[in-house]
Amino acid sequence: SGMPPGPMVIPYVGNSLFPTISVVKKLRKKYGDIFKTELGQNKFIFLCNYKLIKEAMSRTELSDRPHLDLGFILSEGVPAGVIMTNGKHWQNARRFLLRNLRDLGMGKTYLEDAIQREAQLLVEDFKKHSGSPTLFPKSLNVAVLNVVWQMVASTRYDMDDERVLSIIKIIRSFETTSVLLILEFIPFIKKIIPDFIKNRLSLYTKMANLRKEAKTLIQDIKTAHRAQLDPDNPRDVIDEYLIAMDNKSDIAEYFSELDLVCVTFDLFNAGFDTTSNMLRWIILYMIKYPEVQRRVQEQIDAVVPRDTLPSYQHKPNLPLVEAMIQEALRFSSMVSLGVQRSPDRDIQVGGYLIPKGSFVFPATVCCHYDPQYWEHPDQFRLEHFLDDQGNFASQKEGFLPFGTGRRSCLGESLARMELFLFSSALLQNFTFSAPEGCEVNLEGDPRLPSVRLAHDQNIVITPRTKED
Ligand code: HEM
Repeated sequence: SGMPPGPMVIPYVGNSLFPTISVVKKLRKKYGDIFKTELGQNKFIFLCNYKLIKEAMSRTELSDRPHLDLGFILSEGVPAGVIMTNGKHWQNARRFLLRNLRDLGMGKTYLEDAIQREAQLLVEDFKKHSGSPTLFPKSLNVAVLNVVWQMVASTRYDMDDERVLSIIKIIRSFETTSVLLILEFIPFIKKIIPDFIKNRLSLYTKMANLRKEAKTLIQDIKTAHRAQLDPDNPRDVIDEYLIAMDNKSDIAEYFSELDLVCVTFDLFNAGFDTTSNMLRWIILYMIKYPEVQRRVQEQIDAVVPRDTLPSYQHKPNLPLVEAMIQEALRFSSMVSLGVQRSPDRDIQVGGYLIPKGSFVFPATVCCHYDPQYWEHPDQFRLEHFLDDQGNFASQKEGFLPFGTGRRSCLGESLARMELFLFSSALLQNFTFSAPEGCEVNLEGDPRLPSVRLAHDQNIVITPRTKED
């Protein structure tokens, strides 16, 4: 009683599968900005309005993530890492990472050189794919991976290094976990399905193999770091972690070799696919809206000499690039249903009871398309982020692509640096279009229904000449 409204519940089973974006949108129409569904005995609470999300997510009682065994797949159920841990364990990991990523240049100009080096190589590689229809070059992944990986492990890969493919495969295949969610949420189904069917589904075997692969990969890197560790000259996040652990500093209360594997994997997971996906969305939107592409390119040409890559020094004069990135973040609403939180006690939100342990979804996609905040929510318009004088207007109500509150995205400033430097370098050097007679596909990839990932598809990359 007192809980938000929602569809009727069948005891022990609930009333829904794991929510998809379209289901959430439909239920919002029926039940309003806050509603509840159930899966097994788990309560899912959806917040679909900017003010509700802002208010709820900034409350300390809502700082936890819900407990999910699948969230600790690498540590076999033991809480570890930063994304899914709670309490002191999470606080220490977050403080440690923020401090060290900032020291390593996150959000600062001296990281710019490293990102620009990757941008230069990205441009060179895109040239090789130009002319005829091509899938998104894999250098787009490699460039983004290299930025995070250099900070975490002082490693970078060549744009065509085949080993990167296996890293990408590992990260992507964790996405299959969504199939396992149903078994996790309704445990009695897990018990009654005979082993031979589970094996037939090969899900558990697949997960176990992937876990082994990911662990071996990161453990090898960790062992190499341990062997070369110079406590007076830490090179990266892994070195700093080992030093804090050896010195038994306060922040290292929960540090362990297993936790380091999970922290490293979390940074990979959160920091790589997100940013490379946003770059794919940006390319697709430029294809779909060629007049926007042209406007952005004209501004880049007016501000940046053609033989120089755009840098942060040019940023104040490139409001259209900034507005385009913001609008792509809004329009794609990539993390559409947010990353779930869970109250550590019963709380009231929007006049309703949210019971301890429930799964709270900040459905930011609803704010991003709310006509209360956006003049033309269904159109891709740079004006959503420009003021009347054409200046970039960054602070916007109704806009939460990186979440909000104590658990908001830890890598936002890194992601923003990458999006600016990579997308402006690409648009300075190339025009993107669809293969003749084709339209770009702007639907999200249906394999992951609660986030919106761009479909891989053929695009045409045309190098720009001085006259373009
Ligand atoms: C376009 C790129 C990105 C987007 C849209 C994005 C979005 C998000 C969102 C929505 C959350 C959940 C926030 C919440 O619960 O309120 C999150 C969490 C997180 N992000 Fe990002 N992110 C991006 C890039 C990155 C990068 C580059 C890194 C790392 C270097 C990163 C690291 C993290 C971590 C560690 C968390 C968990 C924070 C915590 O639980 O305390 N993200 N991100």
